[in-house]
Amino acid sequence: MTKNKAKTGVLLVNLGTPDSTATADVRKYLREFLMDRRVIDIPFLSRWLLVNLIIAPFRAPKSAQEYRKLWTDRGSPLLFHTEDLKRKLIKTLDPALFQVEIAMRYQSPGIEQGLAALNKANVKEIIVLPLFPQYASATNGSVMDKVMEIARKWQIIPNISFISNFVDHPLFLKAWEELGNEMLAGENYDVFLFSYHGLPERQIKKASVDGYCKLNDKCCTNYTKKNQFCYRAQCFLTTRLIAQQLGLPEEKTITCFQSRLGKDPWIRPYTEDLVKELASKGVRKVLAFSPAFVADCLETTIEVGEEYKEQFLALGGEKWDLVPSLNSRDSWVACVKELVTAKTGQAG
Ligand SMILES: C=CC1=C(C)c2cc3[nH]c(cc4nc(cc5[nH]c(cc1n2)c(C)c5CCC(=O)O)C(CCC(=O)O)=C4C)c(C)c3C=C
Ligand SMILES: [Fe+2]
Ligand SMILES: [Fe+2]
Repeated sequence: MTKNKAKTGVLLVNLGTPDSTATADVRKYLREFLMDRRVIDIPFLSRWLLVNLIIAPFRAPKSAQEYRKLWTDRGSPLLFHTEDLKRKLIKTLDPALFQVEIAMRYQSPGIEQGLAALNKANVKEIIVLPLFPQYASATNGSVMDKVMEIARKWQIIPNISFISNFVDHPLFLKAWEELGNEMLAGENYDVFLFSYHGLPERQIKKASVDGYCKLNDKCCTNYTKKNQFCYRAQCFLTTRLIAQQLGLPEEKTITCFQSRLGKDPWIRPYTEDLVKELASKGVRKVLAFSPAFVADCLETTIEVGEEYKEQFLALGGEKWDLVPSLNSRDSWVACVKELVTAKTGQAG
């Protein structure tokens, strides 16, 4: 066997971001994203009408303005942090054994492109790591679906394996511990708010084994074999594990969900409600964590770091700090390396 044939292909996939902050590019991105049947899980015609006639035209100009606040000289943070992660990961792996590519589920670089590069290199297997710590059909499930849709057209399909989620991986928790401790040094906070991306309640119910999930605190705050793929349960688990790792008092730690889209009920409690509730209860200093995201993006930097902060301060709060994402810090690179090498059995 040649060295090339023995290589393992690694595909790191994040959500995606517009090509630029032009309204037309944001509209194109929103259309592709929201036309995914795992994201807006309603019949095709209803989804098409909703996305193309309502959400994309009305939301694109507003979202484009938000993206302009987020954009940097290097473009979208979500994309350049993923590129940095790839570059640093490659440095830790044996180039004779691994080829690493990145892809975005929506827009560019696409999953087709990443898989084509691995296919061309004739890799013996492909390990796909969706960069979402908690499993949801709308994110990790969608990445898996797309990879299989592409690979099923190939003549030779190598072994393909997926990392479904990694909320309880010791190195993921260690990376958050390191990051959290940097923020906590010399600071005092009244509340530690863990804000996760929301999901429609309908999608949680659809993923509930034997109708187990009742969307209350009793079921989702217990992590069992039955609800091991419940996004809401995985979010509560993430909060518990990071809080334990950092020694945060349980009574000061809150889990909540942001970024609701549309009128359907999404998983609760909503972050926007908590911002008001905390201010009205006299809470003054909040440290916000966003551990559903591994790279800074619109949902963290702008929504949590700016919009909720402004609201909290306007309601009498004194301090609102956001813990940045893992981005490409060394402890996170070490976690990704471990996730990948454990799957293949190849030593790094
Ligand atoms: C943490 C993982 C994510 C889940 C779960 C998720 C579900 C989900 N999202 C939408 C709608 C939108 N999300 C948007 C941005 C966005 N979402 C995630 C991650 C998850 N989404 C990220 C990382 C980002 C930021 C991307 C970036 O470029 O920085 C947006 C676009 C932004 C906006 O217009 O506000 C929308 C819309 C739905 C409907 C959904 C589940 C059903
Ligand atoms: Fe989203
Ligand atoms: Fe539940």
